[in-house]
Amino acid sequence: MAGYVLAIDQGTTSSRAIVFDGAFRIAGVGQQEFPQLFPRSGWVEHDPEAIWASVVDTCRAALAKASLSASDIAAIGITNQRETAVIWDRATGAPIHNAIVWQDRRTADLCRRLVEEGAAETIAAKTGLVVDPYFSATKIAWLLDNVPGARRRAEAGELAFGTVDSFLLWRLTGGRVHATDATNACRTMLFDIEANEWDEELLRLLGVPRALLPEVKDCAAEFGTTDPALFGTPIPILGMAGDQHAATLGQACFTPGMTKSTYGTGCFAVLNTGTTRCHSKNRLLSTIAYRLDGVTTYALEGSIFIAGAAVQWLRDGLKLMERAEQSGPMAASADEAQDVVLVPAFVGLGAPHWDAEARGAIYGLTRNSGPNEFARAALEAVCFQTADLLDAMRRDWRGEASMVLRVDGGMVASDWTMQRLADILAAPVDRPVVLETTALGAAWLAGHKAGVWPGREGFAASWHLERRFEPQMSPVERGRKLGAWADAVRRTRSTHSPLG
Ligand SMILES: Nc1ncnc2c1ncn2[C@@H]1O[C@H](COP(=O)(O)OP(=O)(O)O)[C@@H](O)[C@H]1O
Ligand SMILES: O=P(O)(O)OC[C@H](O)CO
Repeated sequence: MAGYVLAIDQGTTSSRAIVFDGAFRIAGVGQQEFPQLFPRSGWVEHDPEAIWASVVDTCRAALAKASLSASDIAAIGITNQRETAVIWDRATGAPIHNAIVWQDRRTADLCRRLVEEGAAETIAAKTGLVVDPYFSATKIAWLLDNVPGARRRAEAGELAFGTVDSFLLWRLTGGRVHATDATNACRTMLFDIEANEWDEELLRLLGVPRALLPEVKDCAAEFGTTDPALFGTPIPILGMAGDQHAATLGQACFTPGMTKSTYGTGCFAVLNTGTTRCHSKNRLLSTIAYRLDGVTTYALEGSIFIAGAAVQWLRDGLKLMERAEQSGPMAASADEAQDVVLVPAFVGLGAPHWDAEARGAIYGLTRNSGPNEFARAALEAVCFQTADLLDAMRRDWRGEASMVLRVDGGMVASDWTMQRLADILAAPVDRPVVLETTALGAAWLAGHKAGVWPGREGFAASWHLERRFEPQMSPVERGRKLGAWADAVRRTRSTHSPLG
């Protein structure tokens, strides 16, 4: 039997396809960036056709790099940037508009209205989410209200909504399957995470017709087979999970109390809270970690919108460096005497502040501040925000929690950043050998379902540490830095955030 598994990892800035062999080793990779569209201030869009083209190209490239053909692949697992909303025509498969990306803030007014009308409590109780433009529901409402004829066509059942996983599944199966998985569904703000179904009251509240929505399956399930025209032979699609959920699996955080944090465009910390939902009193999200064999495992999640994106801004916007990798060495050379603090609220602030209208700010500049101090400020901002999230998690979670944080994502290649993270958290930070944990998690879902990969225990035993970063900073220095950060955040908050 074919023992290889293909993971499609459709991220915010690039699409990756990775072939894993039976020993979870990477056999071939395809990667492609695609354009980020910023039509107005605070708006972020992707062209779904560019996403689709990049996925097909990278799958073919990964197969070619591994010198394999489709018949060698036992199954495909899909993982994706979450919340990003696509609506397409069921007859032609053509999107009716660009995808509205998770970072997009255009629906801040609608969110404020929902809060003013008193809907926040119901939404939190059912979905575990806070009211914020981040989630798909208000993006769907915007598309239905702003694309001519969309609402009428949606009500007539002519249109389909999906997060990116669902759109890709539709295309991969040649327009035969309209489905998603529980982890992606739970990020729409329309899904009841305890009843495990689309919620009629929320659909009415947001004006979303039921006919638009996909079927919701477990993360490991029969999602259909690929159209033979794509890769030669049809390949079964057996795994699906939003990228942060897939990373939680890929990091083998199967035990309640284990936490992973992923540092890509944004940063997302996820704490496994077991099969009973943990309600947050500290403005974290209560979300589905994964759903397997009909059993839901829950998580607390802290979501930060800008992590590596701040490094991209230094590189592409300010042109302070040519490559993201230069940021660590630059930070290491920064002047210790200068306390330059960057609050990268370029698209508002996520957890635990949820301030859609805050915008970025930099404090502590002097005539001596330069590119190195900016680089350090951008990298430290990620560490400070993680500290805020873990602090909120510790206050919410009463169960036992491991002090160690498992990390992954593009930014963790930076040793300087990981050391500073351990210093600011005053806790060890573990970097695994396989950094492609998001893709690995999606591959595990598919490979296990196909019967070619082991279950949780066998898979967890394959997790190997590459390097542990131990905290070295003095408590005084750490306290001083965290104090400067808290002060900077306070000064950056908008006075009229929907959630106050
Ligand atoms: N060595 C590095 N140091 C700091 N930041 C980095 C480094 N390498 C990559 N990054 C940042 O990580 C991000 C890419 O990570 P990735 O996990 O591929 O993101 P995504 O899945 O969101 O597209 C980019 O924003 C980039 O700026
Ligand atoms: O593309 P990433 O890795 O930044 O992840 C995006 C998240 O899923 C958004 O919620």
